Amino acid sequence: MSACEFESLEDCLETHLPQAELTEVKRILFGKETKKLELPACAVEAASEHDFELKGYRFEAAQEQLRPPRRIRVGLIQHRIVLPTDAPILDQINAMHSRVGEMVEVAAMCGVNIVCFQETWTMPFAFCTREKEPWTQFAESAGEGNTTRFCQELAKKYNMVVVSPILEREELHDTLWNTAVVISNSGNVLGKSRKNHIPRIGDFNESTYYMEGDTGHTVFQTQFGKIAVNICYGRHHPLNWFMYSMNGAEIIFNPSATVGALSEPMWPIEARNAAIANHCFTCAINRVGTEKFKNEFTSGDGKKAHHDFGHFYGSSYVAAPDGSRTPGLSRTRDGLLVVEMDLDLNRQISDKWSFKGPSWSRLTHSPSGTAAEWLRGRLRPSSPHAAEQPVTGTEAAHQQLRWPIQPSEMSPTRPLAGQREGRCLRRASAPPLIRTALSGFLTDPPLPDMPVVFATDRL
Ligand SMILES: NC(=O)NCCC(=O)O
Repeated sequence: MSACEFESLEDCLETHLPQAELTEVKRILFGKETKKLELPACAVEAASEHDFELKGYRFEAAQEQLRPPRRIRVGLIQHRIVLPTDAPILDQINAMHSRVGEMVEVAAMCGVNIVCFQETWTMPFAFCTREKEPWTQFAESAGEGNTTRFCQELAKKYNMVVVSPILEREELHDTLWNTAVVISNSGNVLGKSRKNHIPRIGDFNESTYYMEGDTGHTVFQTQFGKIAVNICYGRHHPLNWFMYSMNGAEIIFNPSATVGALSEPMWPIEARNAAIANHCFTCAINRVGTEKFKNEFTSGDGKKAHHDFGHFYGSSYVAAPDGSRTPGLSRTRDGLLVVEMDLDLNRQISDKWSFKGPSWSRLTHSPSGTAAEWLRGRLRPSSPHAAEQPVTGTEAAHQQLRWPIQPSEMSPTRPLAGQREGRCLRRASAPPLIRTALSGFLTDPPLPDMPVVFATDRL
């Protein structure tokens, strides 16, 4: 059996292990069992009619006395490209719109509140080729492109937040970015999050096309919770997840495009570990299938010229802060994973294990007297941004570092088209210690003034 025919690890275990052993293996491999979510018959029928996998699970939290449950549903969509890579570009985009449109309709039947698509979902993952043409023609404006308009319609029609990762063309300077556009359930563009770690590994020749994103660690306040998007390669960097979580993210999406030979053993671990370490939910989404390109390409790694990347193995899943995770979607088929989660679980697990609190308080109450010293010692000794910022006691530190960012501290941003409200705290105006921390974590050498955005829509 070839790697692209192997359906899924979970199916294999279910088929071959006796029940008693299976229960133990699942407990150890996947954590506390995620219950199956009852999905409406019409959704099951529609998924079968449109030939995609539909799975539903739910994570539970304890009932609290002072806070109501915050149960919401997320939908993760993975799919293969619809038309061959040499079909006319507009046909390819339109075919992908219509495929994903039918999957979102099923997500709506399942009561999904926030849906996220895979990385650069409207196009083949052509960055292996290093050819600029015709692939750069897939790039669109984040605020006003056809794909954003299409997603705005879906968002309004189904009252659903849509996370739409695309190849972005910033029209003013014709700069390309790998960007997730976040659209509120009202249909407004809430903002965007640009991929901040760009791979040049194997055939992932993405640095030929775009630079590291400049949107900081953006967190979006939606009606259904605070969300962030850590695009693909960003998942290998623990501090990246940490910063999204420090900015208040309750759910971090990880839209990806990755292949078996390169990353499959890491896939089930990384997003799950991030959920554990940061007391939040994480959602890992990968495309499926093998995409063939007309011209052969090489990647300077001694391999013979070839026409494809290898197999994109799907296996999208959701992980919870208590270390449990859903089974993955198929390695070979298009699929929709619907997951109900109670966001109260984040705080419950944080109170129990307290991984994050100590990291933050170490940052603010450094025994050596300054956070900068702490950062120097632990992170990037040479960061020029690690200027001394004395912390003169707990109270002063708290005053200086109120966190998360309060609405009163935000300043209005230039709104994107269709965006009703947006606010951000510019790094330059952030308390110095936060600036220091962010510089230390983000870049070395540091990027120029980078917005740390906390975008919000009407609640
Ligand atoms: N799309 C992307 O960043 N892929 C890089 C390979 C990986 O992260 O597994």
